[in-house]
Amino acid sequence: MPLTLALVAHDRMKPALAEWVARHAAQLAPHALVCTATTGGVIRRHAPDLPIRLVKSGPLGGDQQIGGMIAEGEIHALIFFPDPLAPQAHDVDVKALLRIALVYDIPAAFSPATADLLVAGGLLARG
Ligand SMILES: O=C(CO)COP(=O)(O)O
Repeated sequence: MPLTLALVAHDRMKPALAEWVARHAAQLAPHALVCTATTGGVIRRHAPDLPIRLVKSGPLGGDQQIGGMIAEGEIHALIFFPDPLAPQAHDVDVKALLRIALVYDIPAAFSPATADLLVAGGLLARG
């Protein structure tokens, strides 16, 4: 059964997420993707064939929207590359998104290395 994955990255990590998506595009193709607005725009430029649903930009409530979808059982995995070296105006929303992913124990990766391990572990093989 196809999964719904949330893909989110802070600005300086967007190239790393776009590169990760491009590298796994074939395996991502059967699944539904949800992105915060700016992240989704960057990913669309790198992988135009992947259908991506956009929510609001993170600082404008997008992280909360994705958190709400996790709480509703609508998101099966979270790939989120936060910037570990830059303060975020919406830091409370970022923490809330991390927390809710833990509360619902969905597969979640917060770095390219861990996201690769999720794929190697078969996360996307279910499509
Ligand atoms: O801020 C974000 C995650 O905290 C992501 O939002 P954007 O994809 O709109 O940059």
